[in-house]
Amino acid sequence: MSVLEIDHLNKAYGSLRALTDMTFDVRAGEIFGFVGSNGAGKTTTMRIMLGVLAADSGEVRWDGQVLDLQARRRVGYMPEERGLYPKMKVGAQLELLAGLHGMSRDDARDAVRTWTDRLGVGARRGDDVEKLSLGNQQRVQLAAALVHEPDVLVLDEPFSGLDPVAVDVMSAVLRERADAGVPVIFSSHQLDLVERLCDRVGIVRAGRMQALGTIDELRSTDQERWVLDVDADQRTVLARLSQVPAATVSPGDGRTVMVQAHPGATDVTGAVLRAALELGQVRGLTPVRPSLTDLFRDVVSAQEPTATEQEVSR
Ligand SMILES: Nc1ncnc2c1ncn2[C@@H]1O[C@H](COP(=O)(O)OP(=O)(O)OP(=O)(O)O)[C@@H](O)[C@H]1O
Repeated sequence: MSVLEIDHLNKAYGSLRALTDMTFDVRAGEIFGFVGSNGAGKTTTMRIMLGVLAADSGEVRWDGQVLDLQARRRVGYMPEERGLYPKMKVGAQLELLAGLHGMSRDDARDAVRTWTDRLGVGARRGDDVEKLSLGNQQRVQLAAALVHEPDVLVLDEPFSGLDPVAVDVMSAVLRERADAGVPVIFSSHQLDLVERLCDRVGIVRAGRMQALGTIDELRSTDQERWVLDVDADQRTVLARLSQVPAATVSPGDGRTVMVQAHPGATDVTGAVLRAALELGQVRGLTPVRPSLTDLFRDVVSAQEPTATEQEVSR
């Protein structure tokens, strides 16, 4: 089966190590969500995948072959910096791009009509790009990535700035392309969307892949979590529970408190329960599975990279 392999990519910008052994794959028919905080290395990875940027070492392979210039024509790419000519008409620009990817004039015209209609900007084909709102320009940018019927889709933050209807249209298009056997990778900070849409997710921190798997796999961590409901003031509960060793507490909904055991810690439940009972009647201590946002916070926010961690050793 076709697979896009990102194999031990390393990249430094001067003394900043932007990528360290970045490794993962995107399989035919799946949507892969690429997430990480600002500056984690997602755009750098995607630019290297497209050959817009050279890696210091490592490879990108498609079907087992190093992705060369020819193969890259079969990739649909939506760059973060967007790349449309503001003073050119939407339709003419998309036809030009389709032609650059090897499509005949007639095929290009048909494909442009199909995709602009599908993405809700059919009525704007005759307008200069700069006359469109940012969200509509983004729809056109997605059409540019799709118009040549690519074998692979690489999209850098395709959902940012879209209204909910456009998000639904874009989501449906990505699912449809994946179902047609196209590997789809996109970066996003909208984790609820990633959780809903993606078959697998990679969480990047400081240029390294930190967690990789299906949402289910990632959620089955060894770090237990509970919602604690005690008949007491939330602030009092937080203050008391924060003294329990090997537990991290945070506010939940209403008067509840979220409790998370540190990795490998034992009998945290017992200690939490004892502390809670000192404060009032315990109405519940319910185990919960983490959301992607919880996992992201664990992996990324809880441990911001230090300057030395991302410095190239000399
Ligand atoms: N051309 C460049 N020159 C120097 N440093 C760069 C360059 N491009 C990116 N960087 C640095 O490399 C690191 C990775 O940046 P990158 O844009 O890949 O992150 P990102 O995960 O896409 O972030 P965001 O979510 O903010 O778009 C950052 O520290 C960034 O400042």
